[in-house]
Amino acid sequence: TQSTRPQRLLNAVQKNATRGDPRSVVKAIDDFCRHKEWAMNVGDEKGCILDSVVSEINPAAVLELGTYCGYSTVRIARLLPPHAKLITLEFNPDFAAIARQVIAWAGLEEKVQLVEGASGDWIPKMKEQFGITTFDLVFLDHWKDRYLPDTKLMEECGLLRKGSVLLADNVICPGTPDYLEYIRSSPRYESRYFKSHLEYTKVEDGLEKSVFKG
Ligand SMILES: O=C(NCCCCCn1ccnc1)c1cc(-c2ccc(F)cc2)cc(O)c1O
Ligand SMILES: [Mg+2]
Repeated sequence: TQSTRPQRLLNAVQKNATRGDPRSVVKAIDDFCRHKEWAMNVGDEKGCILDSVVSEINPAAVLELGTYCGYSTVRIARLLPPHAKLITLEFNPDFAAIARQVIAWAGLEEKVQLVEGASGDWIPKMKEQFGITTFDLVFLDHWKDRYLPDTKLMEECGLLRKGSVLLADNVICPGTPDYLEYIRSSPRYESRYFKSHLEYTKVEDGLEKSVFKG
């Protein structure tokens, strides 16, 4: 049977990265995607911007929408202080199965809770299911037409506090025009665009960082 791209990515991690060494897992995925097969990880260039935002916030509670193979999950979790928690939501069970193994290879299972299902169903259940009050950081990297509805849902469910940070991938490519319009015109957010490139390419893309004002 044919392997899938996520399976080939996992094989590259298990072949080239050291168990328990998140940095080597990140490098193995970037090398695979740059030299073997492109894949839709946030990548090394935007990943450095992600790292700086995580390090600046030093979050205790993080929500990631869109796990894929777990690349950004590992990038974020490796920087979290002890006892901090990252909840990552993945709709696609095949992606989730690979991501669990990538996260395990990095030795970060303790910090990460991978939840399979639709963000629209799970966001309203975050408080009761995971004992979350509010998220310090949300990384949006799932279906691009879900960024706006899920942001409104997080507001309505009281999951954002004064100072919560939303960091959105792909606001240029593939693009999230309705989200950008909303977040940049809303008086409840202070937004800033970090210009970069689509992972492993020269195409423009970027991250939008937005701070909720309460
Ligand atoms: O679609 C993307 N991500 C969502 C994947 C499915 C999420 C499923 N899910 C998880 C939770 N709830 C739902 C994505 C796409 C591209 C891209 C860019 C150029 C191109 F030519 C082709 C593709 C680049 C990214 O960086 C991306 O993130
Ligand atoms: Mg992305």
